Amino acid sequence: MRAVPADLTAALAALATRRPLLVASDYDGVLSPLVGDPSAALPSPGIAEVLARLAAREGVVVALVSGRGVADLQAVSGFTGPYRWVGSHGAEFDGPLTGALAARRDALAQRLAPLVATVPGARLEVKPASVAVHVRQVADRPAAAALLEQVCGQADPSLTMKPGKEVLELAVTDADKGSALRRLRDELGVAAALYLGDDLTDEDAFRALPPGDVTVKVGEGETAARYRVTDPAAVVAVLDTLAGALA
Ligand SMILES: O=P(O)(O)OC[C@H]1O[C@H](O[C@H]2O[C@H](CO)[C@@H](O)[C@H](O)[C@H]2O)[C@H](O)[C@@H](O)[C@@H]1O
Repeated sequence: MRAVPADLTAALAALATRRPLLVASDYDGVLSPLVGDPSAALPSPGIAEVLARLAAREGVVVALVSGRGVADLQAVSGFTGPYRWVGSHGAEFDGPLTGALAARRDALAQRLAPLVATVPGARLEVKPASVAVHVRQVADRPAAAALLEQVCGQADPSLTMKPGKEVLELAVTDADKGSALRRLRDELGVAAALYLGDDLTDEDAFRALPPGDVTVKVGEGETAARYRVTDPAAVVAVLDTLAGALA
């Protein structure tokens, strides 16, 4: 298993003394390595086990906070623990959204589908509260950039744009992971929280958490997180270190 940086190990040890404790994480790029096909994004080896160990500790709540819809996250991860599920970048709590926003989302998907179909490798994903345009598998990189620019140009101002890794999402709600983390913290009345994320949408969560919490950026790029690890393989070690400290 990877070594965890010394400063982060110390922060995790301090976190382990606090209860109730929220252990929250993004999924893609953190608990699962990024892959070309979103439906093939399996958890890293050892992740399911360490999440289960953490959730079994007295006073610890594990939350999965993803840009995916909750149903999609549950299906792709295969996780079945007693977790809190937050999907659609904070728009869905524990279950699917009601149908109120679906008509807007479907109209948007219908409008974007012909445009996305003109770029080989591009993929349109219709999600509970958004439509995502994926370009990871577009070999012609200038065409990928041009497509995302055109999608931006077509978006009306009431939509929330969520750029991510090789993806641009247009959301029909303004929820974000920061508001989701604040809501979880309040509902659970936690003393402290850990949050791990890798993408731009995770920055909202990093910024929302108070200084005593532990925020961990996975991978490169500017961040508001206080700690950093290199990749999803290192995340297993971080969670294992916390589980060890809690034991
Ligand atoms: O908030 P997350 O749990 O990180 O979800 C963010 C998006 O993840 C998925 O897309 C990303 O992962 C794919 C699989 O590794 C990859 O192909 C894609 O390029 C990445 O952007 C998911 O498909 C999106 O719906 C999520 O919003």
